[in-house]
Amino acid sequence: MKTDIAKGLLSIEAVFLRPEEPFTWASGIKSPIYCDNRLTLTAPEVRIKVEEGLVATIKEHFSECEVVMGTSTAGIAHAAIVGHLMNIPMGYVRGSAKDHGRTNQIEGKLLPGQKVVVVEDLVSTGGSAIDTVEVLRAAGADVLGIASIFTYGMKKGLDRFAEHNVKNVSLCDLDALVEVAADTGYIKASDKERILKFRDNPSDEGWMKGDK
Ligand SMILES: O=P(O)(O)OC[C@H]1O[C@H](OP(=O)(O)OP(=O)(O)O)[C@H](O)[C@@H]1O
Ligand SMILES: O=C(O)c1cc(=O)[nH]c(=O)[nH]1
Repeated sequence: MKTDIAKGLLSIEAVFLRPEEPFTWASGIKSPIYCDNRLTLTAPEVRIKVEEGLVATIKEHFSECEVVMGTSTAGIAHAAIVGHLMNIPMGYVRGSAKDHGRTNQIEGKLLPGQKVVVVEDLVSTGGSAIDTVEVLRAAGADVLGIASIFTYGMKKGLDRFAEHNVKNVSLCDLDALVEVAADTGYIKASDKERILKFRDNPSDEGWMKGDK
């Protein structure tokens, strides 16, 4: 599964390397790599693998799931497709409550005690996924866990999931991605080491100069 999803992401050039002009992530981290899973939405041949992978993950790891809830914004479309494939309710959680209309943060119907799986496109530090989980818990949901397309496997994210007592299962991770990327010539072998060192110690920006 991991290798297959990694091949799919690379085939649609969803992975960007830019050590000379680092990307700024949602968490503020400066990164030499950006994985744009939003591009899977416009690539049906990869999208079907992703959505079927998410469905299989939910059935295997969160078999009691009654509702899927997407993270804003990139998780929403995936949650919608997964909800459709599983024929179960789907909704989404805004980054903050609306300041007009019904002032909702959670969109779609959610009943207290319902068993929910959060659908996230990508996990870096886990902040977005955990915020979503906590909003749902505060509304009385029984959050079974998170199904995500990709995780960097950063220590910060893993620690946070443990602190918040939430299980995340990802279809693909950085280790699988850089392995396939190096094997296929998408990246150089030296970039593989650089990216993994960045992941293991993102605050050390030595990777920018390629000297780590
Ligand atoms: O694990 P984290 O450190 O929270 O980072 C991952 C989050 O960052 C991105 O969202 P972003 O807000 O950049 O964009 P989006 O509106 O497309 O979801 C991504 O879609 C994840 O939700
Ligand atoms: O952390 C992020 O903001 C982030 C990283 C990444 O590789 N891709 C993405 O969509 N967001």
